[in-house]
This record gives sequence, structure tokens and C-alpha cells, in this order.
Amino acid sequence: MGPSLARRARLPGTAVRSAAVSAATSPETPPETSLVPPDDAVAPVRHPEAPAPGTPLGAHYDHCFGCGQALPHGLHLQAHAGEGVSVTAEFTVKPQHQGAPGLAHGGVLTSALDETLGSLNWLMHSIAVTGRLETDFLLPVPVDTVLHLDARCTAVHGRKIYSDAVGRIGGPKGPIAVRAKAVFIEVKVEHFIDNGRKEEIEAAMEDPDQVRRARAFEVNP
Ligand SMILES: CCCCCCCC/C=C\CCCCCCCC(=O)SCCNC(=O)CCNC(=O)[C@H](O)C(C)(C)COP(=O)(O)OP(=O)(O)OC[C@H]1O[C@@H](n2cnc3c(N)ncnc32)[C@H](O)[C@@H]1OP(=O)(O)O
Repeated sequence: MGPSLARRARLPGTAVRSAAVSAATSPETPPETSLVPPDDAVAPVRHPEAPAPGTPLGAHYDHCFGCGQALPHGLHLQAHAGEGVSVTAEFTVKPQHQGAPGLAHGGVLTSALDETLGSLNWLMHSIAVTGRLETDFLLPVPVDTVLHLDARCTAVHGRKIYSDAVGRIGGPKGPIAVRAKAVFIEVKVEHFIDNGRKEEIEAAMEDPDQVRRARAFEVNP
């Protein structure tokens, strides 16, 4: 099949140039980030009190777009602890998750990967946020498909947590439709208290279960 995009010869002098890359760091030029762990990164350690393999992890926050049950249009992703620092999860693509007719939106699939990768941190009793996430989309994913996700942590370096995930369709052993690599950055509970909108933070702090879940992970042995 020939190219279908409209093409025309470039006018002289209209080529777009990228900005020069500088090694200097400032708020305008944040440090280079990488998905490859440094040589002195260490293996991830499963927390001794992490839930046994097969245990459902539950939601870290009822209003989370990824795992919460309170949002009708959320992903309602359900993750289970795996061996070591690994998790499996399932996400069913609903009509509200479409991009093209009858197909999942790529950003929604990336959200499912993000959520699954994020749940790995709970097996290390670490609170962390996504720093960088890179997704490959290998197959289209139709509405009603169950995406079978499998994620594992590969390395830890200081506050940086490296992990990867795949999402399969047609069953847990089916072909890989999406895959991702990520770096999560460990944070304190204050990250959320200081940055979240006041009304949701206050509601979360009034919920004893939420406070217990958040505070339980603050002290690592
Ligand atoms: C009492 C109730 C209260 C409520 C409690 C709720 C509990 C909830 C529990 C669990 C929630 C989990 C939620 C999961 C949801 C799914 C996951 C998401 O979607 S998370 C949302 C998307 N992500 C963000 O919004 C991050 C926004 N970014 C930031 O806030 C900052 O940039 C942050 C924290 C990531 C880093 O800022 P810095 O100032 O703390 O740290 P610096 O010094 O910049 O970086 C530390 C190290 O990390 C590397 N780093 C930083 N950013 C990186 C990046 N983007 N990629 C790779 N490396 C990065 C740096 O190079 C540095 O590395 P070197 O230590 O020098 O080796």
C-alpha cells in the first residue's frame, strides 16, 4: 500500500530544528532521565509483610481513576500480588474507554499500565509516584477485551524504582498488546498532603482507613 498522507516538497528554509541540548540543569532544563537503571542499582526487596502471592491488593484510594471503585468511568483495575516484587492485574475495556470506534484509547491503556506498575511499590511498602513511563502499543485492543497485565520491579536506586509491564489479550498467555517501562520516585505522604486539592485531602484525612493505609508504609524496617 502506498503512502496515503498528503505530501509536498518542503520549501527552502522551513525545516524545523530541535532546541539545542544542554548539559546544564535548571528548572527550565531538568536533568536527563533514563529508564535504564544505573550500574550500582540494587535488586528490589519484597517487604516481609507484603500480602501473599494471589492476594488482591485492593484500591489505594477509592477515587483513584485506575483502581478506585468510586468512579463510574474509572478503570476499576484489580491487581493481585505475585511472587517477589511482581503483580498481575486485569482491566476490562469499556465503551467509555474508546479512542477510535470500538478500540481502546492509548492513553487509557497507558493508565492501566501506570496503575499496575504503581501497585508494585506497595509490595515494597514504598509510596511512589510515576516519574517516567514509556509505552509500546503492539496490537489494537477492542472494547470488551480483558487486558491481562503483568508487572515486575527490576531495580532500585536511591528513591528511583525501575519496573516494566506487559498487557496481553485473548487470555493471560495471549499475545502482548501493550508493554511499558517506568521509573517511579519514592515520596513521603506529605507529597500528597502538600500538593493535593484541599477538599479531597481533608476528606482523605478524615477517613481512618485511608490514613492507616498511607501511614503504614512510612516506616521501612
Ligand atoms: C493522609 C492521607 C493523604 C493521602 C495519602 C494518599 C496515599 C496514596 C498512596 C499512593 C499513591 C500512589 C499513586 C499511584 C497513582 C498511579 C501512579 C501515578 O500516576 S502518580 C501521578 C503522576 N506523577 C506525578 O504526579 C509526579 C510529579 N512529579 C513530582 O512530583 C516530582 O517531579 C517527583 C516527586 C517525581 C521528583 O521530585 P523531587 O524533588 O522529590 O525529587 P528529585 O530530586 O527531582 O528526583 C529524585 C530522583 O529521581 C530522579 N527523577 C526525578 N524525576 C524523574 C523522572 N521524570 N524520570 C526519571 N527519574 C527522575 C531524579 O533524577 C533523582 O535521581 P537521583 O537521586 O539524582 O539519582
